[in-house]
Amino acid sequence: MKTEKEPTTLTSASNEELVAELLQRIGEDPKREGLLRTPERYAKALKFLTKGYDEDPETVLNGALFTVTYDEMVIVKDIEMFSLCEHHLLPFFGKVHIAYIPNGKVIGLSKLPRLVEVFARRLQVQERLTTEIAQTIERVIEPLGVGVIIEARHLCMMMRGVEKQHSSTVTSAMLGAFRAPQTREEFLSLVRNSKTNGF
Ligand SMILES: Nc1nc2c(ncn2[C@@H]2O[C@H](COP(=O)(O)OP(=O)(O)OP(=O)(O)O)[C@@H](O)[C@H]2O)c(=O)[nH]1
Ligand SMILES: [Zn+2]
Repeated sequence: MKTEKEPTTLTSASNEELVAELLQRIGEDPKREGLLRTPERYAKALKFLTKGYDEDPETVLNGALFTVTYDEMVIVKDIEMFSLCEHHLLPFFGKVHIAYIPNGKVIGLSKLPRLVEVFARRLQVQERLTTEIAQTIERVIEPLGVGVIIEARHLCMMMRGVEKQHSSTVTSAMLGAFRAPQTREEFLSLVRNSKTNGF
């Protein structure tokens, strides 16, 4: 998938060579001992941090769908999330809370954190990450409703720019039954009561 998006004007330099050049451009000596393997390490780290481009979210969910008669809310909360903001390539990180009301099918629980990984391991804005998770669940299992809340802190606002250390950003996507105030409130109160949400 990634290769299809690559422009045809790429230089022939490898990622490692580009990182070595970058080190030089910021005034470092890529030949000094501590930096010798840094281009290789960074290229490897970047590949991991963007591995979501090579993964298909629907395949992740389709691997574990079960027919179960259960029509109450299912919540998986406090899913740790690490992503990279697409504007600065700096991390944003926090917790994802996912809830849905099944309509005949439930998803294997571990697949929800896996779904978060698929979208978080791409260059993102928090709003799109939130929506993509919710829309994929809606598309794959057609539940009565789905809600996703993300609470995150952005290093681009903390270690540079406005340099605000204590602000966090909360985004939500509420689809189907979760648009009804009562359902939405039930989800919000269950998330609010989480003892671990002081990330
Ligand atoms: N809505 C949204 N904005 C984000 C996210 N991550 C980073 N941003 C913002 O993207 C904006 C980019 O604004 P610009 O003015 O183009 O960039 P900038 O000069 O680096 O902005 P400052 O961060 O204010 O210094 C900033 O306001 C960031 O805070 C995100 O997930 N969602
Ligand atoms: Zn940013």
